[in-house]
Amino acid sequence: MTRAISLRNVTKTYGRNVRAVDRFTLDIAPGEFVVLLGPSGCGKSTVLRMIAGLEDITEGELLLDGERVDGVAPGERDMAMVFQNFALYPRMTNRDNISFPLRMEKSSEDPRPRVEATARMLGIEDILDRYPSQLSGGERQRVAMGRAVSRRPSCFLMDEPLSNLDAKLRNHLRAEISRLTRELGVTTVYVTHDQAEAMSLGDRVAIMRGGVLQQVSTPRDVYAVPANIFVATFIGTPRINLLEATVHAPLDGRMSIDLRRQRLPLPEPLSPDHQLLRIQQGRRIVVGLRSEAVRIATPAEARPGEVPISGLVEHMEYQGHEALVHFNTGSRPAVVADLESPRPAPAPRRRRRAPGAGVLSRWMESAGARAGSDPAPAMGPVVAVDDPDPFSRETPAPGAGRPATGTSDLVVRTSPDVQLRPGAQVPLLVDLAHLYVFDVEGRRICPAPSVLPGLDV
Ligand SMILES: Nc1ncnc2c1ncn2[C@@H]1O[C@H](COP(=O)(O)OP(=O)(O)OP(=O)(O)O)[C@@H](O)[C@H]1O
Repeated sequence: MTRAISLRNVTKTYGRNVRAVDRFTLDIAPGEFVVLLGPSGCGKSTVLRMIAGLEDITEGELLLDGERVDGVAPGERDMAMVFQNFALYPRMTNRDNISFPLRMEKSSEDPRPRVEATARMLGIEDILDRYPSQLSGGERQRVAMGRAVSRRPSCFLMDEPLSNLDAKLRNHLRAEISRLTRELGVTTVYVTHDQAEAMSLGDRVAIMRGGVLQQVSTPRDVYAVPANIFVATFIGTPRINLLEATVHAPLDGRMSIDLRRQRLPLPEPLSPDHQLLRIQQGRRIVVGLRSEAVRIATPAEARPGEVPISGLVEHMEYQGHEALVHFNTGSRPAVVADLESPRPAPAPRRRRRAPGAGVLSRWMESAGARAGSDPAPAMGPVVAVDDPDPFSRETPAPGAGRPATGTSDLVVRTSPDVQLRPGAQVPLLVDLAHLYVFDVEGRRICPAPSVLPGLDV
């Protein structure tokens, strides 16, 4: 059996001030693999622990197969948890560790065939009679998974199960977890702060920040259509390039995006997404360009939709299969705070509507309340630019965002054979089909969200 899990407006507060999870809404289908992803302290484990029944819910509802489970004890929820610290009984053999939950069930069934079958599934038949202290980290985590699997639970809850392992083993076990959960067809909720792990494992990825769900979508969609600048920056390696910009929209000329020293002329006729940028004229925006949106080539080589700029080579990072070139294009990079740093969830604050505020600000407020319903992003201060000015909402934490390396503002992928010397001026082509634009609140405005202000009534 596998089960549906629904969280409806679930909030968890600790004491008076810590709002670890804020109005979290998510429906997980039977057999689905959902990854909770976000920086340390964003509330992922708290959500998992509430599903397990290890933590009370302060407000909201949790339903398993459509039934509220507020008063149901953890042991009666038929869920198996796997933690990062393996949690095996040291005085029991691995065989006994795996069969322990079966023996606790006190069923008349002989546990041995199930233990053997589980061990075969995980490739640990030959270590069953050893003790946990005689195993490597990866073997211990396999035994811990064996203990979870042998019970044949209706749901797996995994809290960073691979984070104590080295990179090679992590990749190997990641593939095994994927195979195993698909084979068993059991609903799985998996917590991690590693975006590569989330993207490779999840049917859907739920990204959290400061207790608030930012977006829940397939791995493809969170990468290609991030709801806001936080998601765009958290997902993808190397990080998306974020440049401060303004829209230049003369009545009698071509519309362009001004990147301080250089301009990106928008191709005509304007696409519907680019037309909508006209209303941003005079406001400051942030342009997002993933490294694959820019290539090193001359204007003569431009394909339709590509526009030329140039960049000064700052330095190159050789990565084996590719090289990353750090350019200075004369733009001002923008960074997003709280990408890695722990951040206690703030106490709830009501945003006061300014007198005469229009439909846009009303939509911004209501979008905050609809944070769980994709594609509406959660609101809150998202953007912090590298100089203190009215655009900057908070001071970026040291190390937040892409590290400031000299004056580079744009990272471009290229073939490892390309040799560029620092200081060289290099022609670049920007593919405007891959242009992202975010407003000062960090919401994606290009490509335009499917729900537009004032049009969703
Ligand atoms: N028992 C508690 N009392 C007070 N605050 C708590 C308690 N448990 C968690 N918190 C706070 O709630 C917030 C969310 O914690 P949680 O463990 O869910 O984060 P997380 O995203 O899983 O982080 P990590 O990846 O570091 O494990 C954090 O700010 C944390 O300090």
